[in-house]
Amino acid sequence: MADRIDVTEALKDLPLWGAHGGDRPAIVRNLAFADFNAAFGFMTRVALLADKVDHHPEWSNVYNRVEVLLTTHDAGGVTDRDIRMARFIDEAAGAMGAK
Ligand SMILES: C[C@H](O)[C@H](O)[C@H]1CNC2=NC(N)=NC(=O)C2=N1
Repeated sequence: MADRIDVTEALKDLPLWGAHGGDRPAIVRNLAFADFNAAFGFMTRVALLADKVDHHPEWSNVYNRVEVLLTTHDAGGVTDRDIRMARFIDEAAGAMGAK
């Protein structure tokens, strides 16, 4: 099992992410795209990697907006797996022209 890492520390390198204020440690990012097509294109890119690495975002989509939450279930908090996924999400978001 991956080790939990300190969320505040991890967020220093992820300026577009915030700490989730809910029941378990998690990081969150809200994204906005030009339209639904761009948002879903972004989600498709992320989904393909997520399934490959067996680490899946908890997310929701409304038209051009996507809310993403990352946490590691069996660690009960944030691990390097979430940080790697967050970095990939930032890249994919940039490639799809996230606002
Ligand atoms: C059984 C399966 O490997 C686990 O449930 C995987 C799947 N996807 C996952 N995704 C995320 N974000 N966190 C996990 O801990 C996780 N675990």
